[in-house]
Amino acid sequence: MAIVKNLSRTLSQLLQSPGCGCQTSIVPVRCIGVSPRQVTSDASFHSVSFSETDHPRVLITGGLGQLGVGLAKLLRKRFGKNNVILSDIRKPPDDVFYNGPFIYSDILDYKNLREIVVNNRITWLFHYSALLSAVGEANVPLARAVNITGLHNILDIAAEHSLRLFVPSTIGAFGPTSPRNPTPDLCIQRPRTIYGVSKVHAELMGEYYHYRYGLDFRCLRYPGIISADSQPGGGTTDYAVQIFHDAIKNGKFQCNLKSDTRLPMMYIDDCLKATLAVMEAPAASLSMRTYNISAMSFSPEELVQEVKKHIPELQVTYNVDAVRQAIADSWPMNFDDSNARRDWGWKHDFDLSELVTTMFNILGSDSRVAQIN
Ligand SMILES: NC(=O)c1ccc[n+]([C@@H]2O[C@H](COP(=O)([O-])OP(=O)(O)OC[C@H]3O[C@@H](n4cnc5c(N)ncnc54)[C@H](O)[C@@H]3O)[C@@H](O)[C@H]2O)c1
Ligand SMILES: C[C@@H](O)[C@H](N)C(=O)O
Repeated sequence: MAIVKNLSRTLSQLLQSPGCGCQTSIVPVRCIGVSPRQVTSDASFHSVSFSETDHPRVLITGGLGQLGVGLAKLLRKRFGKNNVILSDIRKPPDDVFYNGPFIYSDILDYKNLREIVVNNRITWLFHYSALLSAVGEANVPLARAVNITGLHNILDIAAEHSLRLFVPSTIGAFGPTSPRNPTPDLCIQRPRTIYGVSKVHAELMGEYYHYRYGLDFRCLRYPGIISADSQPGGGTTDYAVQIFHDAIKNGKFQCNLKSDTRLPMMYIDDCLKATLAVMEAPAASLSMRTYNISAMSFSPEELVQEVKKHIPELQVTYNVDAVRQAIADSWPMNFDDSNARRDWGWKHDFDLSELVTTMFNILGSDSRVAQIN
């Protein structure tokens, strides 16, 4: 009876303690092929992490998607080419393969992940592997495996090896019962996609590992991200990238969302800038571990008007995809990111008109004119 009382006292002290992330002494560690067990954190495998003056050694999972290559480029500028390893289960194109370290890594293979982290002395991990909202609905078992089981592998390895861990969340982590205009950091989160459910799970598990095991977990909820030189991987916000390619290629665009569907969006440079900033922020400045970030919010018709300033002859039709429309209708229209702005100085650079101008500058005005003529 005394043991039970002591145990429950310890547990309640643990649950009430403030979130400095350093008050507990156990980390979850797995034996390969066996379920997780607990060991003390002073076990000898616990290698010493980098000192503040060294560069971090970075691993990016799912790095060949829309965002990973750009992130690697930014981090390599900051920390040196060889300190940033891109990984994925896909074959890298030549320009990626010859521009810095690339390694095969399936996040569902726990042992392989652990080997990579150990052999490369990884200290920071950016976990980008995921199935996005639309492809997730098309293959729920795979989305559940990659987005949830894969995350569990990442969390355990990060905790075991004292990594600083970044996991992106999304506007998709909210649902129809969340306040939508604006959506604050803390409110009801009842998403209705497997993608959204897996991202709420990631936010909660990451925060739990932070408070329970001291894991340095950091998470940003990204809006829909728009980029010129990388293609989106099957999300609801993909139309906002496709419009530029179709406008340039043939002066026509068919939109799969209704013209007045308003969603938060962001240019990729702002997204990657925020990601590095939150990872470099002193722990003491983070009053939370999961933040909304915001830059702009627009509907297809507003984007079309802005694109038409560059291509007045653009013809737009609407052919609504029921799955994507239902998802978009349940997501935030505007994001409240005041906590990120206050805590670690988040500030976006690109509004809608700068975004559109930049996209056309990168995609090339010459090819646009040539194609339309
Ligand atoms: N792009 C956006 O608009 C956006 C918005 C919000 C959040 N996010 C989040 O940012 C992260 C990166 O997004 P993205 O747009 O680059 O995604 P993406 O779909 O373009 O790329 C995801 C990558 O994960 C890889 N992957 C799939 N299964 C894997 C596995 N078993 N092991 C290892 N890798 C695997 C894929 O090969 C792919 O290259 C994701 O977590 C996503 O949820 C993206
Ligand atoms: C918003 C985001 O998470 C992704 N671009 C999607 O639409 O699924």
